[in-house]
Amino acid sequence: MTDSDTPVLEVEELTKYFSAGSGGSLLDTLLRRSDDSYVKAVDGVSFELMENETIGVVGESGCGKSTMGKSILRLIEPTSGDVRFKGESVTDLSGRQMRKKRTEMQFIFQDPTSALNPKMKIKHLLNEPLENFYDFDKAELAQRTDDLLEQIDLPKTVKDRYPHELSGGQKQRVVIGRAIASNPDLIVADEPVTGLDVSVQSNIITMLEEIQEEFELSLLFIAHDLSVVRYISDRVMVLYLGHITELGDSEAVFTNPQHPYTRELKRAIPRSHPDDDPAETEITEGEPPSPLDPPSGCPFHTRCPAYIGDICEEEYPDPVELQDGRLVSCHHFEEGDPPIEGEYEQYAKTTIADGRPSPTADSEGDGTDQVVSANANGGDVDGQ
Ligand SMILES: Nc1ncnc2c1ncn2[C@@H]1O[C@H](COP(=O)(O)OP(=O)(O)OP(=O)(O)O)[C@@H](O)[C@H]1O
Repeated sequence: MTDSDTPVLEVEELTKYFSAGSGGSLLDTLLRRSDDSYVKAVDGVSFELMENETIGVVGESGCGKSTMGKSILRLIEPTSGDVRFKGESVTDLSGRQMRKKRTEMQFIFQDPTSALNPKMKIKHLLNEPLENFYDFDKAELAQRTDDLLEQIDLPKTVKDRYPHELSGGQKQRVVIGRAIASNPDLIVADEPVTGLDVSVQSNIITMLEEIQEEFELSLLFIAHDLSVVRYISDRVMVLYLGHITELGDSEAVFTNPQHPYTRELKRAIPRSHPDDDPAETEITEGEPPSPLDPPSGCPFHTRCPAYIGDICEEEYPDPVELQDGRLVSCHHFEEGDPPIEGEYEQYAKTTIADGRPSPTADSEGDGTDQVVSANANGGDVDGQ
């Protein structure tokens, strides 16, 4: 938790466009029309992350979360924009300077198996980040390994094991141990619990929370759905097609989401109780459009249950600061006319053919033609 007003990270108008032919999803490939088309994965993102603060980053698959995180650490080169870390721009640092800087700003990848060299023992994996940049002798390294194992709640007996001998949850703990080995000020964690069993997820989230407090570090925690980031985050950022649609206090965004997209994400949280209303568990209108051919104006207008009219298709909505300090990019707020709760609920229950409310739709229809689970990329269950 933070009460600091000193930013550790300042991100200004960050963009990352991938050129056509450089990969991406099947839909991106099909939509590629010429060599000068671009996948606009991150499209002008600005925010500050304070000392000792956690921001949860959420949004459906393909909305640019990973690309944003990797661009911040220059694991992929941003197309434009500026990133300042502790007041210093990292945009123009040389490769060597940036590698050194990454001891202070670490990245945790989603898949722990591919993040760990299978031929190295756990003790060497934990030592490696220290050996590269610090001058510890053998005894100091051994002590540091023991300390790290304690911090990541693993028994000392795993030291001489190899990654394949550990469960998915244990491997992710080692990945986190490697990230904190150099005492960083910032960690970008890209879906660190996706694909793990629910109970393992919550243990790892709790551990990350404890580490964040103990090390007083700042955390950008990327996840698919709001419920995962709810408790660990001070603030939540919602991304849609490379844009921030809502950014504000975590509890406020969760309990009272304001952007129509955030409301849809909340409705899409997988039900945790068999008596929950299934209608509250799915996003109603298929997948987001491809960032290779994003809609004009507000990128969410093609699916928006609170669509107003031409303005949504023609202009990108500037972020509006609400009374509680959160930022929302939606024409409703620009017009000083937030979507009314009841009206919104009515819209959201209609069957949506082209992404907008249909006057002829049966409001009781189940809409199964269009529904997709926001958890579609949830991955395998880890059997720790
Ligand atoms: N190397 C690449 N070349 C071309 N397009 C890419 C590349 N990497 C990502 N993309 C595209 O950029 C967009 C954003 O991808 P990104 O992985 O950042 O989204 P995400 O929100 O992290 O999704 P997920 O939750 O599935 O990881 C997608 O359309 C993706 O296909």
